[in-house]
Amino acid sequence: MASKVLRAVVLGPPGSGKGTVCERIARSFGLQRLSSGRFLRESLRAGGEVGVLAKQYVERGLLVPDHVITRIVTAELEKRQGEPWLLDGFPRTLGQAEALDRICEPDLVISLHVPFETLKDRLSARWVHPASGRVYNRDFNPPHVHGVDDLTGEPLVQREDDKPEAVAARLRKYKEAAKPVMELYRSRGVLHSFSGTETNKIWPYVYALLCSKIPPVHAEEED
Ligand SMILES: Nc1nc2c(ncn2[C@@H]2O[C@H](COP(=O)(O)OP(=O)(O)O)[C@@H](O)[C@H]2O)c(=O)[nH]1
Ligand SMILES: Nc1ncnc2c1ncn2[C@@H]1O[C@H](COP(=O)(O)OP(=O)(O)O)[C@@H](O)[C@H]1O
Repeated sequence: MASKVLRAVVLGPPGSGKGTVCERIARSFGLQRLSSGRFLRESLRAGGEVGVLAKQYVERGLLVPDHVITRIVTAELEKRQGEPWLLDGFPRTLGQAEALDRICEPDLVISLHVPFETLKDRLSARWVHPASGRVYNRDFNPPHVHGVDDLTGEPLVQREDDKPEAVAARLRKYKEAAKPVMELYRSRGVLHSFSGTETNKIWPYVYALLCSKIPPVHAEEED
């Protein structure tokens, strides 16, 4: 079993369960989850130069330009040199993958494949707690009390880019941009693809793959 520090990437269209799978990996294997969407939303809230640049894209469900998102994510990765991590939502374009390589080539890439109709349904049922990034789903993992975060009791919101107008555009853009990224990682032999309509069915395979790379800190979780 490898004893080196693991740097892993999780790829997949919006709604494919990257966040859900990353949370489970983080819990089971003690890896820190770094989410590009989360970093971006924090920059938006902070309202600095980068946040202002990015806002118009996020609100329309479009990919933020490479130089903007790369600046945000690489700054976070540079703070964590020598540490293991799990990157959620980055890279999404070949330019971003090349920028990541300049910092660190990922050891393992997990790619999630979920049918388009399933993605559309899931995104429109997703509600989030903005302050923590906790994600709920009306059907899959509803909060204990409707519309309210389980831990803080604060209200949940629907992200602007999960509203139906933004969803189809996001899914189209994702597909176009992701193809060369997957080809790059496939050619390096680090890409592992998982297909299905349910995260609970995909998860045991992802768990087994991770176990072949690093020891779990917690026994397998069913949900
Ligand atoms: N119905 C259903 N919803 C799921 C499943 N897996 C994740 N979700 C929900 O689908 C939405 C998108 O998942 P998320 O992990 O945020 O995906 P991401 O956009 O790829 O990070 C969230 O509301 C999740 O709670 C599943 O297997 N079935
Ligand atoms: N790597 C990235 N490149 C470009 N834009 C990004 C990237 N990561 C996040 N974004 C922007 O942030 C939004 C939210 O991303 P994220 O939280 O990862 O959610 P999702 O997986 O549902 O798209 C995206 O729709 C996009 O506008």
